Amino acid sequence: MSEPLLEIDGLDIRYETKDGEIHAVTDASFAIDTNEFFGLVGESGSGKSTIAKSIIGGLDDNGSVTAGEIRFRGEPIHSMTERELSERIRWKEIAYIPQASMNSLDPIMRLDKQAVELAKVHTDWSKQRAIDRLTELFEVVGLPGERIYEYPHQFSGGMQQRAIIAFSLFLEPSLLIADEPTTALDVIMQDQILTHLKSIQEEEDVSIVMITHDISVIFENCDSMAVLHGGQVSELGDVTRMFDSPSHPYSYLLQQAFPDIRHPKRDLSVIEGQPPQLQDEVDYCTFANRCPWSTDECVESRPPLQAVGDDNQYTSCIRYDEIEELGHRSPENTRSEVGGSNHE
Ligand SMILES: Nc1ncnc2c1ncn2[C@@H]1O[C@H](COP(=O)(O)OP(=O)(O)OP(=O)(O)O)[C@@H](O)[C@H]1O
Repeated sequence: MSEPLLEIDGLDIRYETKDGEIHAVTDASFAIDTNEFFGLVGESGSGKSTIAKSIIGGLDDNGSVTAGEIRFRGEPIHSMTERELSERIRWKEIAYIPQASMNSLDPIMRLDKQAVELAKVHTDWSKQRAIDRLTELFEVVGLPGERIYEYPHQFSGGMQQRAIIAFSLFLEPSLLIADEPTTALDVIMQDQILTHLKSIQEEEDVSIVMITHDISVIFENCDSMAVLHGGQVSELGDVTRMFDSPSHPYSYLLQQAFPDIRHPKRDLSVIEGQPPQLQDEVDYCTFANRCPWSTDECVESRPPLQAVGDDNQYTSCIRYDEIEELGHRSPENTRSEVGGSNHE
């Protein structure tokens, strides 16, 4: 098998705060292959943006990688200097579109001029080449090429988001990380952006990591996915496999909360409880408190991410081989059968 494009390996990330340390990410591992459409899903505060920022060396000043490695084409990049990252990796190899990126274009400069400036700083391209590249990218994201001669304020929100995606691809990166790229947009615009991301992956030969709290967006668009809960990877692998047979209670319950055309009469479940505070060492399963099937063993140590069979699916649930059976029983009955889950 060829080497993955990006590998996150046993990653721990902490934030220093005046009230102590926040263990935002604990022992996270996943890999992204060349030309893959990868989804990173989890609820608010699960650590998605923290991981994304760490990949491009953009953690907030109080955050740091305290263990593990981030490798790009096999080379560790988490320990690169700011200069190395900005000269070799950021935008040229890995482009990151943060949440709320709507204001990231210069409002008082025409887009063609912004492209020429970008090319001047980062490449030896001619002015014409920069203009041609932006025109080509506008067409890939579904904007008429001639609109590159306009100002950002002449664009609607959805068009601005597409222009931002076009700019992020300008320097021909191999990996694009899009953090909640459609959250601020209406449903029709969301759908158009997602369709364009798919064609970008094919036409620009780029891998995409899409970050979202909406698992249905991942099921509909991605090849592989990682589910995050409380800074831990709960489940990882092929999207179809995880849709058909989730092997972690969190992804099982998320999947149950997603309307499925195959089971139109199924009740949609709600995941109860709050995510953990993450102030102390995370040496337990962060889903145990909310899990209908957790046992005392789930809070005694941190569950390892382990392979499910020989397929491309990994879970951090120690009861993974019982999930399907447990899911068919009532959570309340199950809880008393296995010894309770009140690890408050
Ligand atoms: N600069 C910071 N200082 C302290 N804690 C932080 C900081 N940034 C994030 N956190 C905490 O780290 C954890 C992970 O946050 P993160 O923003 O990565 O989650 P997320 O899954 O991207 O959430 P959202 O979808 O709301 O953006 C949360 O507990 C959050 O409060």
